[in-house]
Amino acid sequence: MRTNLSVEEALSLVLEEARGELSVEELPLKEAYGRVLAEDLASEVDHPDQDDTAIDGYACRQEDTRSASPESPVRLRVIGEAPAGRPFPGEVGPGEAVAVYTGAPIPKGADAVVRVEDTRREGEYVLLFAPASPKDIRPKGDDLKKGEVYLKRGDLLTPGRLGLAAAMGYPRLKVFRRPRVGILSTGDEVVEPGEPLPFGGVYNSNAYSLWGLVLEAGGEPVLLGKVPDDPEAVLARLKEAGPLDLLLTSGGVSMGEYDVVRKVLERHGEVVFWKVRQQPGGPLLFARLGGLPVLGLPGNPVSSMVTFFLYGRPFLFRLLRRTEPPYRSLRARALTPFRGAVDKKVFRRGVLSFEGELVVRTTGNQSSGVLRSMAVGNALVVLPPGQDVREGEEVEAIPLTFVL
Ligand SMILES: Nc1nc2c(c(=O)[nH]1)N[C@H]1C(S)=C(S)[C@@H](COP(=O)(O)OP(=O)(O)OC[C@H]3O[C@@H](n4cnc5c(N)ncnc54)[C@H](O)[C@@H]3O)O[C@H]1N2
Ligand code: MOO
Ligand SMILES: [Mg+2]
Repeated sequence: MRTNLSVEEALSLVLEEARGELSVEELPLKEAYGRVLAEDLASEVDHPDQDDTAIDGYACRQEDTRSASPESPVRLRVIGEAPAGRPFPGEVGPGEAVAVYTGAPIPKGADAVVRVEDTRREGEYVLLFAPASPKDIRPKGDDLKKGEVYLKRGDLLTPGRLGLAAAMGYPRLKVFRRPRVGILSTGDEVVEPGEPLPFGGVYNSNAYSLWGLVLEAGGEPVLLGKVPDDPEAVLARLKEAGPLDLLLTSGGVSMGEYDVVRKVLERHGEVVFWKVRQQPGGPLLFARLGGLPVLGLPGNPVSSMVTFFLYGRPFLFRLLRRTEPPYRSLRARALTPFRGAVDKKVFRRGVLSFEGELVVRTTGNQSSGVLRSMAVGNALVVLPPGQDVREGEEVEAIPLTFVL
């Protein structure tokens, strides 16, 4: 077992275990929203499939209209119309125009369009007060070219990408199965919300903050309930759990006599590492139990969230072959001081906003037991070992909310 690792060493050991191949399922577009593509998608069509107009107006021959102005309009004969989806069957000759509507194919013979606002219709004629121009013609394939790959395996299906898949002609998409992530809460004192809280009890918040984090990371959370600080109970519950791709436990990984998760995993599994030089989350444990990777998250509510975000989320991204990184670092100006630690990488909670530049302020009390900091905060402020940040200095901030 390795111990006292740096954050980077710990992360690379966790990622090494994300070797599994997730099976693939095919879903209708609506159900594929928020899932991860399992195949590259090449467009089945050109879009537009021919040159079309980007404006409502009149298609005509540019050379007929060059002299058009409000003072001396040009008069053209309107020989027909082309609404979107209904091409004009004929050809536009000299002195002629076709009324076209946004999205309609440019009629044969025409090479320019004038917007309807710059015209006046007079029976079968139209007066142009401005020259027609080719700039409002969208060339064939302007958006999509048939055969070109626009979405890649590992792309998260965001609203724009779901629409793009539809635009490319796909009614169903192959996506990766969501990895199943077990969440086991441990602790004699832990009580489910809704039950009366005994003296010294604490409501099980970890299960629910992890539930949300797992969903956001593309996993399928599986609540395994809570067990007392008893090795037999922990083992029994794990045996009952169905197939999982990752197990999260919360609590019981520190130095205490009742910190049983560590003991169970040492005895029945294989501990890869225990303790990382970071705060919060220092007692993080990573193990294998049978073939199952287990992240033993420290019980403090902030610690369990931060360690899932820093290690569990990247693990799931790797399994899902995600094309985007699990999180991104930004630089922001600190508007409050942030305190680091001599020998640890510290992750403070901050509120990141844009006030002419990116700025970040502390959420206040930074104790690992203060879950409010994760509810108010939208970023982790990263302080390398030995670094404090004074007001006005630049600092690394990782948004906790989703950034593509
Ligand atoms: N002597 C030392 N004591 C502690 C150390 C240390 O290095 N030496 N590390 C501290 C740090 S840092 C952390 S973090 C915690 C980690 O504790 P455990 O993982 O062993 O967790 P527990 O002892 O079971 O609980 C800690 C704390 O979290 C509350 N908790 C637990 N589960 C939940 C839950 N599901 N929902 C809400 N809150 C939960 C629990 O009541 C405790 O208050 O250890 C320090 N100690
Ligand atoms: O690391 Mo503990 O996670 O500070 O509270
Ligand atoms: Mg403990």
